[in-house]
Amino acid sequence: MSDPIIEVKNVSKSYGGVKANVDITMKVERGSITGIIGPNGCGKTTLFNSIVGYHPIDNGSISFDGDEISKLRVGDIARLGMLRTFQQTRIYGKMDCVDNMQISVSHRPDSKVSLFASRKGEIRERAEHLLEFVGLYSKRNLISGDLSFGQQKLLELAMALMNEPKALLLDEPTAGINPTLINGLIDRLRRANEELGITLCVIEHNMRVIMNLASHIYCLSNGQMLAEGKPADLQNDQRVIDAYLGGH
Ligand SMILES: Nc1ncnc2c1ncn2[C@@H]1O[C@H](COP(=O)(O)OP(=O)(O)OP(=O)(O)O)[C@@H](O)[C@H]1O
Repeated sequence: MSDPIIEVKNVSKSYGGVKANVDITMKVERGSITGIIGPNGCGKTTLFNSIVGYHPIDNGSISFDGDEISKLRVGDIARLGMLRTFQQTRIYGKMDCVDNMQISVSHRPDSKVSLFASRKGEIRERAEHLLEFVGLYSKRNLISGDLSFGQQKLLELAMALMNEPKALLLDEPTAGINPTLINGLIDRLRRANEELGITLCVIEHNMRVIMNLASHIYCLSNGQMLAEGKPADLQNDQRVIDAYLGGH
């Protein structure tokens, strides 16, 4: 039975004359890993930005966990339990990993972390536990700017997990990471989904990654929804193949 945690209905967004998203409708099932693919400039990041409240949309509605959120701002949506990561990591390069983790704690009312916010030891303990979860425990006291790009992406994932999101939107999590670390990252994303119960929505250019990771995939092209379905369906969809060939 369908139980969407994110529902996007007829959303459009233009930047001046550029129609970045046109009448987009999609949903992300609770507990799923859902993929978004499409050629460069087709509107994937714009869609993420609309969902997390980074900018107002022109038309349509977006709901998260039953609440209409299309008029809320980033902070309000984060407090409801939806977070995103970026193509370029946003860590504090001059601070060590544990400190990055500790300052990323938000104040969601129902968060176990914020409940104990006054107890620094518990936050530190959780930070170290999550650094272990992403495989960075041995690097916990290193300055984060000295980590490799792939390790910084793992740190960013761990920072997002500090806030116990219900849903996490990841913008090209494997871009710029070497193949060995990509496998580690995929494994961590799967575990975050299965063990921590976090719904994931992933923009990804690496077809091998997204076809393995996602149970359902949406494909955008020229700002419009071109196709959706199971990975195997999309892999054989001539419209998707043509969009990629035409887009590169
Ligand atoms: N802030 C902005 N101002 C003006 N135009 C923008 C802005 N952001 C995106 N665009 C335009 O909107 C369209 C969609 O861009 P978007 O970044 O959403 O695509 P994308 O699918 O995420 O691309 P990529 O795969 O390269 O990251 C593009 O034509 C882009 O140039």
